[in-house]
Amino acid sequence: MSTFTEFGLEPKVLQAITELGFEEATPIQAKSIPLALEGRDLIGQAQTGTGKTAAFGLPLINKIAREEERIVALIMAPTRELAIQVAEEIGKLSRFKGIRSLPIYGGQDIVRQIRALKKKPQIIIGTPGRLLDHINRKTIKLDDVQTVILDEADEMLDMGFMEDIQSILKLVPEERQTMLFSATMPTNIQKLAQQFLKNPEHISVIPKQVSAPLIDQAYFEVHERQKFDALSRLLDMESPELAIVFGRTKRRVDELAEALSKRGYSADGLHGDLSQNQRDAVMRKFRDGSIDVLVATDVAARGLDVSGVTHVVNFDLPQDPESYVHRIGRTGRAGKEGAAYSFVTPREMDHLHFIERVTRHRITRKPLPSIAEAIEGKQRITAERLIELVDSGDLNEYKGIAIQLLEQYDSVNLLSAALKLVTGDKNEGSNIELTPEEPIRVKRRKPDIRSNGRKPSGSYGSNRSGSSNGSSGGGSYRREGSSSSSNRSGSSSYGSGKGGYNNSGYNSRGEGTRDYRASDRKPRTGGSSERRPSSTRTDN
Ligand SMILES: Nc1ncnc2c1ncn2[C@@H]1O[C@H](COP(=O)(O)OP(=O)(O)OP(=O)(O)O)[C@@H](O)[C@H]1O
Ligand SMILES: [Mg+2]
Repeated sequence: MSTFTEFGLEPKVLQAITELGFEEATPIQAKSIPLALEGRDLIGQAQTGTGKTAAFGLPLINKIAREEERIVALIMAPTRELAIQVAEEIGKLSRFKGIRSLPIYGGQDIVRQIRALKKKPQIIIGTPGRLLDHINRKTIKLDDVQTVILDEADEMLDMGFMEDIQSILKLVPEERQTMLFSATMPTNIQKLAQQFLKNPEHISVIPKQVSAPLIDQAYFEVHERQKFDALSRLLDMESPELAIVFGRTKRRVDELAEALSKRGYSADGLHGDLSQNQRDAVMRKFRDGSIDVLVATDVAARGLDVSGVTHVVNFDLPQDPESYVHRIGRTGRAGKEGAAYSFVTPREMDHLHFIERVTRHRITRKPLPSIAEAIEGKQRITAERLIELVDSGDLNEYKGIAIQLLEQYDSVNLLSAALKLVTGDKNEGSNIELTPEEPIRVKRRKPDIRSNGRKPSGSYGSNRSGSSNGSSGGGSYRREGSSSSSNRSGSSSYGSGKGGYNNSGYNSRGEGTRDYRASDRKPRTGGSSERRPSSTRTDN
């Protein structure tokens, strides 16, 4: 276990770390920070939610001089929401040092961005498309950049950003430090690494045991037409604090968000066809808890860190195992537990097994909750809320009417009626029909989970770390009761926390992986898919 004081970071950087309540460095931080401070190029792989952002953010902030007036660092991320979030985290980490950072992403008024650029930010965090736009307008100049970081590097390649990234990196001086980070490092990342990294150190923090992250993974075998009721029952039974439900297409997300709202859940949808204002509004509502369920395409699969997400539901299975890992990684972050449930139609069982093989983790089958269990769950949760309210004692305004009612009616009847009212009536059978999605048919890649013939336990590349630090998933790295924004409640009673995956297999994406991605680009059933070839991309 390393404390942050061991790294020789400046006092102002340490102050920010303390303020955030980080007590110990996570394994990826412990390994990356010293090397990054030495100026080495890095390829960093560690599980979702284990602090990769600070792993690259802290050494970066440490090395930038406060009085610097040029853009000296560039961070690229695949989605707008992630660019915003990384900018916020960098902002928090550099608060006392006073470094200026700016997110630059598509969908936001470019004039406003140009104005913000005049304030001379030292770090730009951007999505590739909009960055290129600024470069072409000469509103962003990369001549002085000394550090480049690609967050979710593999996803950017998958989304077809290779050319954009190449064009951008060609404009950055060769004398620079370059770092790639992701929880998954398929082989195609090597092409990028060979081209743009100099003698990189590969850091891979992958636990030996499959039990690392505290995500309870399960699946439910359901027919397509049963999925919506199944989701309602799960939400009723488990009453997530916050949940993310992934759908395959934008249409699916729209329909599902609407259907959930109709049934009385507090839900909203996120996908790439919404305006940036809509996207921002949805994320804000989700982060502050004014909606409980975020329904999203894979645009929300990578990197998003929202505290209080106790559940992830794959309403539709993802196309590939990497996506599965990232989607479920929206929960079980920073030492907390989480539950990840997947709906699998009978024709998709093969695909599920494929995901299991590549992720090297068995996903437990669970029976669907019955209506009776769902109702019971709902009632139990209502009763718990009622008791909390009684304990809080803040009920004086209601006592007069309560006394009056009790004089006229039987107390059991009265309380039952109140419970019924509060529980709400989200009856199944109300007319909800979703356009069916076709089952995923995978064009197989080899279920080879080894890394280019390297030994299965090995991690990517030269593997400096090996698995020595397998302790990652267990502990909480953050001080309880700290001033940080995390940990909304922790009251849920889901999952035993035994879940986990060993993502060492992701190093091994065989050739031809793109094949079924390609089918994703041409939606079969009219629902438009999120991922597109770069020529038609609007999402950046
Ligand atoms: N040393 C630490 N102690 C406690 N909490 C930490 C520490 N480092 C980071 N965190 C917190 O852990 C959460 C997850 O961090 P982060 O988003 O960087 O994970 P990640 O590894 O990038 O995950 P993903 O692969 O999903 O992008 C954040 O809320 C972050 O503030
Ligand atoms: Mg991240």
